[in-house]
Amino acid sequence: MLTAMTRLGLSDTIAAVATAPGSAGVGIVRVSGPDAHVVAGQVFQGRHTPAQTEGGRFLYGQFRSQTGERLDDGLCLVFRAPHSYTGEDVAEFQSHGSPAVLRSLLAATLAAGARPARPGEFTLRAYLAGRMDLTQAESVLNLVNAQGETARRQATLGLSGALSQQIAAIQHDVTRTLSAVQAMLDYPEEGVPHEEREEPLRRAEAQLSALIDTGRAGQVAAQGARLALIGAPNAGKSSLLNALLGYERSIVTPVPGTTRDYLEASMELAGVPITLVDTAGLRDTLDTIEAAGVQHARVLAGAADLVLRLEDGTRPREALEGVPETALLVQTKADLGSVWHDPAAICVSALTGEGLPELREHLRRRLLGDAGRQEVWLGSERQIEAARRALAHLRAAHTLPDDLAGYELEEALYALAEITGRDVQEDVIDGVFRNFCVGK
Ligand SMILES: Nc1nc2c(c(=O)[nH]1)N(C=O)[C@@H](CNc1ccc(C(=O)N[C@@H](CCC(=O)O)C(=O)O)cc1)CN2
Ligand SMILES: Nc1nc2c(ncn2[C@@H]2O[C@H](COP(=O)(O)OP(=O)(O)OP(=O)(O)O)[C@@H](O)[C@H]2O)c(=O)[nH]1
Ligand SMILES: [Mg+2]
Repeated sequence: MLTAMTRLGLSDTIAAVATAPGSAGVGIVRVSGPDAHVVAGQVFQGRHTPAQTEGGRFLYGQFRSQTGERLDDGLCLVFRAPHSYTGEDVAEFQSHGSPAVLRSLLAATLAAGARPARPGEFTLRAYLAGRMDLTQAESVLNLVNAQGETARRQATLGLSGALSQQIAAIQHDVTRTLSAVQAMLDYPEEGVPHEEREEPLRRAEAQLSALIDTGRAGQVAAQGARLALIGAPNAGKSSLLNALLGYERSIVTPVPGTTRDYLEASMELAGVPITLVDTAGLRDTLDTIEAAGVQHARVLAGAADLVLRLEDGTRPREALEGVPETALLVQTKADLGSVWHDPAAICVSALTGEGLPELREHLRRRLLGDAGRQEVWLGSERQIEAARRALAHLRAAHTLPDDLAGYELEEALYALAEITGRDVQEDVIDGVFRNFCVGK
């Protein structure tokens, strides 16, 4: 039978390029495992060898291939177990950041006895060494992939262990409830006060439910959102797109039908990466090119995460076909006054900028909901699913007699433990680290 250690290859020394593909000022090859310093010593030549160097030091020298050819000059950082990212002996080569140099450095390192790291294997080792739990490992992944400020902030918070602490507080309340329930069963004559069971259970339910509500915001922050501007010709779509962007991306003229093809532009709103989509004004037209643009606009409205329905405040309202019910109504050209009023409309002027802060605030709420009230958010589909399961068990416990409630509380504790994942099944761990890139 294979031991977990050989199957996971923990006795192997692994190596990978840790920096992004492409040219950069500096590039890094990371080596981790029991032979990291010996392997590094075969590639790196300086005044001292990595194996003789204390942890936390760096050496300057030359990198050489197996045949002795000089590949580059650079730094070798030395970390000694357990004081490294993985908790193992680690050596890091910091070279000039050229793809060709990094390829040759990695090849030399593999020739010296390391094997290529699998995706996420450095972080997997950190997890197995007890240096982080699963929420922290998932935060590493989210941090590496973070495009916007909100996703970055949440990932940094998760990496610090804030989500684990929140889960621990919920686990504490569930455990207290479970003890009270068990005391009732063991010593029915003593009678545990009702509040002793009720209060922590209610608190755990409320906290877990609030945490689950942050899951969607977390996904929006990570994945970003597409925001389509839809409306009749001349409604002011291109003007509003330019005003939100802060520069003239789209052509604006007084001629209705100016925008014919759609156009996309990137920006950040509430710390979320947003793709703004400007579209052709919706109308029946005999112009073949414009008609194709109008058709596109309807498809884009259907595919967007959020639609702004723009209507000119200076003209009587007209029916618009193909705009989703959920679209946010925006009355445009507020600086010119308005001939119609709708309490649901957000009134803006692209010309003066009035109403734009209100519009941004509405968009923030649509994108992130109430999640801003919670300090930490859930950080993956896996966490959301386990939290939902835990909550369902807590709710069931609430309605059941003590002997059956105990079972539900235990199940809730298992589901919560899965989120932070100290003693979880292998398939859960595989599921987490499968999503990583090589080198992390
Ligand atoms: N060059 C480089 N930069 C990097 C990383 C890396 O591996 N290499 N990281 C990786 O992805 C991140 C930082 N993560 C790290 C976490 C812990 C340790 C570490 O050696 N910890 C020791 C020593 C602490 C100390 O000296 O105070 C420890 O915790 O015992 C290193 C990197 C981001 N920047
Ligand atoms: N005063 C004023 N004029 C505006 C405002 N927004 C747009 N306009 C004017 O309205 C006209 C049409 O604006 P666009 O932004 O091109 O309208 P559009 O919805 O993109 O039009 P199409 O591309 O033809 O569908 C232009 O003359 C703009 O200058 C506004 O907030 N105030
Ligand atoms: Mg336009």
